[in-house]
Amino acid sequence: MVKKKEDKKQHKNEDSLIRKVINFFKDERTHFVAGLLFVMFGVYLFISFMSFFYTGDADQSKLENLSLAELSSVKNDIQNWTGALGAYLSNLFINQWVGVSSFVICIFVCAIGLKLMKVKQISVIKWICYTCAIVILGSLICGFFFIDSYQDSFIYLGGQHGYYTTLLLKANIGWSGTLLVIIAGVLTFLISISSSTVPFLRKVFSLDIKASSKRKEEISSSDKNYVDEMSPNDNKNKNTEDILSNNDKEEDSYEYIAPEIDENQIENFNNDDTDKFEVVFNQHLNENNSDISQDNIPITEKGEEHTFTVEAGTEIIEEEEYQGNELDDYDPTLELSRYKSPGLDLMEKYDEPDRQIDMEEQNANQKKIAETLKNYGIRIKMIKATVGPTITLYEIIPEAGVRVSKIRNLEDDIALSLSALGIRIIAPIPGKGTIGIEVPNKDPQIVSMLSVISSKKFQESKYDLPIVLGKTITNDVFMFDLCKMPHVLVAGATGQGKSVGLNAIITSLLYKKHPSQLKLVLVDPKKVEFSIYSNIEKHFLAKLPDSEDAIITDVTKVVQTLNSITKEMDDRYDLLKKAQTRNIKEYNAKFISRRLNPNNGHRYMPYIVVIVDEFADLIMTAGKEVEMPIARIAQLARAVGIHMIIATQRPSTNIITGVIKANFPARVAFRVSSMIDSRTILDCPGANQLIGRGDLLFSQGSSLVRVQCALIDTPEVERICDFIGSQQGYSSAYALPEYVGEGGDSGIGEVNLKERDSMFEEAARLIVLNQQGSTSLIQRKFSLGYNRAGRIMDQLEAAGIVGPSEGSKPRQVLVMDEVQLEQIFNNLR
Ligand SMILES: Nc1ncnc2c1ncn2[C@@H]1O[C@H](COP(=O)(O)OP(=O)(O)OP(=O)(O)O)[C@@H](O)[C@H]1O
Repeated sequence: MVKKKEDKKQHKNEDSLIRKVINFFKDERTHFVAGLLFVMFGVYLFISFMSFFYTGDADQSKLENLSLAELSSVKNDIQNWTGALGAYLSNLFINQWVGVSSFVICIFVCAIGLKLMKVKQISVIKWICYTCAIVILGSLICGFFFIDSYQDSFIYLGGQHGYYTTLLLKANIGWSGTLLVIIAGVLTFLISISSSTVPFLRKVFSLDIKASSKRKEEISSSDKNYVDEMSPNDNKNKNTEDILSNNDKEEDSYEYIAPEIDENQIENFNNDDTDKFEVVFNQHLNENNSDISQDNIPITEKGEEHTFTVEAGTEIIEEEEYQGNELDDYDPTLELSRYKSPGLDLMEKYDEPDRQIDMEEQNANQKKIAETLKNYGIRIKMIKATVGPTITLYEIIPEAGVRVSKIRNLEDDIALSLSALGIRIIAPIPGKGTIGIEVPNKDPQIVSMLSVISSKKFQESKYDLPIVLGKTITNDVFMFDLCKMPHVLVAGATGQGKSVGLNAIITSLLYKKHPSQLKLVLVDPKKVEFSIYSNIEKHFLAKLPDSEDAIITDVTKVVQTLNSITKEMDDRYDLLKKAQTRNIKEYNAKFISRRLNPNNGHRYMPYIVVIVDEFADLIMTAGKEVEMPIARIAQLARAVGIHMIIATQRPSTNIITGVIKANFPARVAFRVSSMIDSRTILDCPGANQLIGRGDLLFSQGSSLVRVQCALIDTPEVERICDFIGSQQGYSSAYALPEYVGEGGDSGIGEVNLKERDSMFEEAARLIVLNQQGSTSLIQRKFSLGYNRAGRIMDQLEAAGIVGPSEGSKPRQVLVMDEVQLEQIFNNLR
């Protein structure tokens, strides 16, 4: 017994020792120190190699004649600047191995060090391959060209490798063969490192290089007058190559060829009609691309060739303008690379998976259903039960000649005979040829969030925004992709599970997404529902730059936030257009592969999910002011990765208006109090017959699924948020752009500088002193509300102290010092 205990203790100690060792090697500081050592060693090697050129001659005989002990002694008389070790290593690398190309090894060692220190991101495999290639080729080239110097020099420029490989090749394929092998090797290497090698070589092999460079010269000399002088007909005769070579010089392809678009086309562009513009742009490009053969243009479904043409054009331009080829793919998660998704242990286990089906209840229900139907003269051929977590579905096949509507009308009678609430008849079940009767179980089972999150279906899902809601009647995990919905309307009377449902939605996203990929905007007029999410602000929440709290509870802030999101949406569309991509997925893929230049305003776009609780309350207080931005977002935001989930207790028609309904095709209905409410939310009855406590109907288009929502309690959500919040986050929440109202710019003209705010001068001094035109600075320093600080900022702009609003960035301060400021004050007084 004692021995067993001791054994166990020893095992534990060993385990913890192994863990400590593993942790040591995983520690960032260990990596940094190792990196530093690598860099030092690389520099050391470099110095020793350099020294070898000057001291190698003198050291060579000592290296050959002295023993190891003599070499390492104090009086070794070694000349190399890096001592005996340096002399040994330089002799080994340069003379014995690969010659002067050993210098590349120093660079490689330093690069590895910098990677370990996280100073530079490199692909180790790429670097190993390139270093090996350069070293081998370099050694061979030096061996080949300097073979004669091997006799009378102490230094072998190609090393022994270069020397013997050259001799071997020469003996087998002769001088010319060896030279060809070297040329082939160099070209293969150049092709592998740069995509422009192949087109260049093609030109060389077609002996076109002269002609092409001559053409380039012609173009550049006439560059200035090109647009003016070119007639559309001339244009048609220009070939693709001309256009692309021009684009090499231009940063943006539109700018170069836009002047050639005719007046109608320009009108379309000004109207901001992206599609039309694309077509126009592409037609234009096609006109020029008369050289492109039909084989190169894949025909799209509708036979439209434009999308391809534009994208092809841009890809070349972007690659040319942004030389990201050498770099690794951009990794959005890098900043929080140590972020860990919450674990399953943070959730409770409510359900009992091994629970037996109550056969007595099942048999009794089947009998009662059959009897009730028989009493009304309906005979059935077959009855089958599917037992779900809270509901059992009885499927019946009536005998021939029975009207389906007759069974449908018996809903209340069956409910009476079963003495059960929440009976729903689906007659017929679409696609099954049976009639379904849903009957609540006497002892409903709880579906825990743990069971659905841990399910294989969720864990392995490849959805962009996977949301797992609960389990269907057949005990299948029910999940959907928010990206495809693309917006969801949630309704249900109070106490029926709406808040739990919203928590389940948010939790699903938190379990699957990295903070860099998802941002939540939480609107909570009740002030208590979403407050638990406040500690994930720096990871997953987005907010207005001036607001203190990321969870929006104030109605005026809601309006500003929604408008700001519409601005973000417009900004994103502009970027998409600039990148010639159609949606966020394509855009991000392009950005990740470094084909979009961040210096041109491009950025990685996280998905933004806006969740609005108590939508009815908002509509009552702010009416059209919230309805309009919500409708705009709902109509347009899908492609730019902005999705909305709005929830309401009161699904009446004045709250869920036609505009809202039309743009929220996916609906989640918890139990509602009347059939009218059910019709408002689902366009059909059913939600009024649910049994509450998370029983819901999910509708999308024509399909309606009954789902038992998974239960996630507040302490579980708290644990998950604490877990996320305790990890390193961004320095602040994701900043939404500052929104300037409709009359934003013109509004400044209306500012009356005679009625300046009493804080005007102090605010101006603060701004000039800090050289930072930020409304939040005024708010913070003088403890003012947002509106007043905003008004002061408008007055400062009207007085010429700050520049116009620049979205989320602070305004430019136009006054440099207090002297200048005093002059402005004097003029105003
Ligand atoms: N999926 C579920 N499984 C089991 N019980 C549930 C489920 N959802 C909700 N409940 C029960 O119903 C209660 C009320 O749920 P919830 O707070 O989500 O209602 P609500 O519709 O948000 O109400 P309100 O609108 O007043 O906030 C919960 O405390 C819980 O006991």
